[in-house]
Amino acid sequence: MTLTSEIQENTTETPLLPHPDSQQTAFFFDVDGTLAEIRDEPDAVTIPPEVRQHLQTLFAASSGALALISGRPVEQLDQLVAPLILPAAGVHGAEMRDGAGEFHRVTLPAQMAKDVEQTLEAGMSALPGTLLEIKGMAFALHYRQAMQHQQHVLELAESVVATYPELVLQPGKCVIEIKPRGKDKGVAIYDFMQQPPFAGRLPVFVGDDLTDEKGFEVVNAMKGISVKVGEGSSLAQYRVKHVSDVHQWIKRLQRHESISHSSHIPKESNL
Ligand SMILES: O=P(O)(O)OC[C@H]1O[C@H](O[C@H]2O[C@H](CO)[C@@H](O)[C@H](O)[C@H]2O)[C@H](O)[C@@H](O)[C@@H]1O
Repeated sequence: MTLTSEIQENTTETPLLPHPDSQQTAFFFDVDGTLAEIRDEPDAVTIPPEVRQHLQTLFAASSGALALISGRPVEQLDQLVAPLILPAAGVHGAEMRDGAGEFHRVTLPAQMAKDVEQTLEAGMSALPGTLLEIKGMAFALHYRQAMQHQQHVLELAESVVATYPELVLQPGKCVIEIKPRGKDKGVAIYDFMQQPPFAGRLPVFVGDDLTDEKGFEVVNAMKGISVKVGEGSSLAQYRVKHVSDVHQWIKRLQRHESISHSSHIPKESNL
């Protein structure tokens, strides 16, 4: 396996993103690299308060049809958007808080999870500067601060998935993730689209990384709107350059909703 993307370019640079009607739209947002700037350390990431405020307005305007679709665990997502509690797919869809607030989680057999954890801890501790994130049923092997170990990290992850066919690799930005087979962001968005309040709406998904391509694929198949943030080949129909462009778009969307549907929007916010 190589880390180069084989995704076919499908995206045109589009300065003006569409302005869909929130009552007809299901909004899906990736987090790292889309709502939050990439940082050296996963723990250093934040979503600005005004963006959380705008998400709250859009969530209300869409009658709750707004979800986070992330590689992070749902618990971390809740901290990032606090005090909002949003529908969310975490760990690339291995966790899900659905539209009704019900929580679903894939688990690995306990012994297998322990064995994988021990193998990865031993392997990563031999690669100074790398960081192992343990998410229960998934693992993120970070090398952002130790680029010289990229190939070693990949080989370590490949050795684990070769032993456990229940697990697959998910490359990302300076990270190789190991996650349960059969779960990805496309499946997560598809599942949300089968249930209220998402069902019957036009899906919109904004993301920046390889893991988001599965989401773009599903959204494109549903004739929805897919938006890639940053450079790189993508299946997305639209492209913006920066996280700040996403923030501006959300601001425009919610401002329109505040004016058109002011009676539905909370007047006060705790953000
Ligand atoms: O699906 P996402 O919401 O984009 O989450 C993907 C992974 O994001 C985090 O790692 C990435 O962001 C870090 C902070 O900016 C950065 O330091 C790291 O290099 C990136 O890979 C997070 O730590 C992972 O758990 C997520 O799966």
